[in-house]
Amino acid sequence: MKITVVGAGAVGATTADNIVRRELAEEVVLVDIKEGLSEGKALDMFQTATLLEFDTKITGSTNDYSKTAGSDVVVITSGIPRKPGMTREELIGTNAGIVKSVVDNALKYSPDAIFVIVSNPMDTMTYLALKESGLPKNRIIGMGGILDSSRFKTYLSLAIGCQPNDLHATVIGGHGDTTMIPLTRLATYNGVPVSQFLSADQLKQVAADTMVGGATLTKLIGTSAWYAPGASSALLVESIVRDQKRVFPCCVYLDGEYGQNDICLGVPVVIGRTGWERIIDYKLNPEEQDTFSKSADAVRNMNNVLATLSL
Ligand SMILES: NC(=O)c1ccc[n+]([C@@H]2O[C@H](COP(=O)([O-])OP(=O)(O)OC[C@H]3O[C@@H](n4cnc5c(N)ncnc54)[C@H](O)[C@@H]3O)[C@@H](O)[C@H]2O)c1
Ligand SMILES: O=C(O)C[C@H](O)C(=O)O
Repeated sequence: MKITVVGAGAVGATTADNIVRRELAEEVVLVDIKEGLSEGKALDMFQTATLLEFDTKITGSTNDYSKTAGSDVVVITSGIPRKPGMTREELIGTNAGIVKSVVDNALKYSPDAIFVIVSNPMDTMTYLALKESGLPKNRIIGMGGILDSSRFKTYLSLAIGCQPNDLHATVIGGHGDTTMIPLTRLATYNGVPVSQFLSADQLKQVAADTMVGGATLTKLIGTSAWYAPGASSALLVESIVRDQKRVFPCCVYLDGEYGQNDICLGVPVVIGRTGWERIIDYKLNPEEQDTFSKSADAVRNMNNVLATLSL
């Protein structure tokens, strides 16, 4: 198995680090446009092989995609992160061009790869990657919902006073401060609805904190987060390369599912060796379905911006 991670910045390097530690591939290639950055980070990581006892080989490449040839999975994290006070959507003008060129370059050398899109605004970048690559829809997966769900479980665990790992909770919809949808009704603590442990007001607060989870970290750190984003991306890659068939909320192309067409948006999907294999129908209630439609409207507006950019 060979995995390429494009973008050797905070998220890309952390994703690669998690991938090699878990030995998800024989070979990982880290790519960046900044001369020496990916080579340096790859070498630093490779020097942890004997310390952490992993076998995966990791190398870096400054924009030479021939080194990525034959990758089974390509993770795209290249692009600028937001600064405090910004939305993810404001990154579109810079990141759309970057994502487009990275998809073109990576596809040339890895025509059979599954593409994982992380760069923001992620839902629109996933849509762009799908349209630009012309690949079957199952091979383009946007990562956002896994991260948002991990934040949802973190805030729930803090409010309940329990282990996050005893919780099941999912965030669907867009990966934006106002477009994500923490599904409070379906969240459980070891199978018991969380509403038995938290009041309606507490649940509202948990949902609100989850939605601005990324913004909260950006304000604290001065740039956006990378530990949980990198771990989330690696978890998604793991389910692909190990054909685990795990169910994760991911941004995928909707063709009538959840009442939406011609859009990439977060829904629960089965992830395996061929990419996303099946969409799970959570049977949203009318209120949730209405929120999902509003989320789709906002993401569609961003997708429409793509046509106004000279890419
Ligand atoms: N989907 C998510 O859940 C999620 C989570 C965290 C961050 N992000 C997004 O991921 C992106 C990266 O964040 P970061 O914190 O790692 O930023 P960063 O600035 O640390 O790293 C980005 C890297 O991309 C590189 N790059 C720029 N253009 C490139 C190109 N054409 N080819 C190859 N590399 C290129 C830069 O040189 C830089 O090293 C941002 O857009 C951020 O918003 C998404
Ligand atoms: O918040 C951001 O801009 C980065 C990322 O999308 C996140 O949720 O951490």
